[in-house]
Amino acid sequence: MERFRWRHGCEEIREKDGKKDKGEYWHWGFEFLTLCFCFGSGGQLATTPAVKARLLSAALFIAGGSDHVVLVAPYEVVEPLVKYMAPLKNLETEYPIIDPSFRKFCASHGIFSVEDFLIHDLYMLAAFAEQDISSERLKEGITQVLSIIDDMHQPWWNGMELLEDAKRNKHVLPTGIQGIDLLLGGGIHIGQLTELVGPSSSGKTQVCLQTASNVASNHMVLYIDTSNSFSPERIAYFLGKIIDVASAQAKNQILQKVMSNILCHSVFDIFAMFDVLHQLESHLRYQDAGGCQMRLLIVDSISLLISPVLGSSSTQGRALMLSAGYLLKKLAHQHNLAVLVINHTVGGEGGCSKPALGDSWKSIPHSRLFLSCVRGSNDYNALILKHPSMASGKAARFVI
Ligand SMILES: Nc1ncnc2c1ncn2[C@@H]1O[C@H](COP(=O)(O)OP(=O)(O)OP(=O)(O)O)[C@@H](O)[C@H]1O
Repeated sequence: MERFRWRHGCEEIREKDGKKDKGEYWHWGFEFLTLCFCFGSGGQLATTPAVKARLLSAALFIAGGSDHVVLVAPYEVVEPLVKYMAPLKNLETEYPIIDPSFRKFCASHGIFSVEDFLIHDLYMLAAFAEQDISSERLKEGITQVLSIIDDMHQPWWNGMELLEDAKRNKHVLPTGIQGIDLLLGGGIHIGQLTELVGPSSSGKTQVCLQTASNVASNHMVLYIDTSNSFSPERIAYFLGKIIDVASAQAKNQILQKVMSNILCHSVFDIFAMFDVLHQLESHLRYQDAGGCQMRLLIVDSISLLISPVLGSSSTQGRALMLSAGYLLKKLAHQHNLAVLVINHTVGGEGGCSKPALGDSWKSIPHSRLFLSCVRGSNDYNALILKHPSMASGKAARFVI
């Protein structure tokens, strides 16, 4: 088998083996894949040169030392596969319980990788472990592998659990913009992804800034700024409109608190955004339950990051786009964040503008609001394009 192949996406694999279509891509991959690496989109797109060099040398090292192909692909696309297909041996450094004697026990039952675990009868395995003299350690090992598998999945929740979670955690966050809050029944939903879409100067960024200033009085906010549009002065201005205290000192204290609750990250490509989101994920996992909680994540704008990777043969760009959407929704749901993203518009049929990023992205946001500037006035219009509990077509005017 070929030692090392450079892959740019499904097309090349299909070209090589005409029988395999896109749907069979990963299935085929399971037969030989050893490891997958993050390389941006087919190695053409940005990740830092130092990271690329490290990954490439690691890939060559592994390819040279085995009879397997190493596939180089965007990490976000293949992350679950990396862990599922990991030979148990590879997990020992991180999880010492998966030691040689545990692996020997697994091997005696035909289990060599995490993937093997998934297809094995675990009750039988646990029963065999019970009979072993080191049964406690073996059972601990089984539990460890199961928890690795669990970490890779959204947990399965039944309807009752979802309802409880919604009642306890998934409230709305007021944007502080009266028209929008009334339209949305109080504000944007925690645990969901809300998209603001609209042409240039339709008020998207201003809505984000005002929402950030409103939410940051009580919660932490992360603002991912992709076009240098974050403006602390504007936040201070919006805050000034709602602070209802007389003394300048008290005003200043509120301003300081709000400003320090807003973290702004400038990112200019989708990989930098993935970095920030992964950092956020680990931060949220260990965030102090008693402290000021992160509740709002803004991406202004998501389309500026995704559009450049959606080329004409957009297999990988599309995969990155869907991974970004999946990650944002996962963060929203698991950590009770309201996620607010901006999308721009493109020309649609009959000269009407429509949301950019196409049909694949369309299903990602829970709610979509179309913003527009009302001609001849300082007012703006918000129209519901999509909402989980409201009819689309409802609209409201608002001022900034
Ligand atoms: N610093 C500011 N001070 C006063 N008004 C502003 C300021 N920034 C923007 N505006 C007003 O808000 C309007 C909407 O701007 P905004 O940046 O929210 O548009 P947008 O929909 O995000 O546009 P784009 O897609 O081009 O970024 C602008 O037309 C302008 O009138």
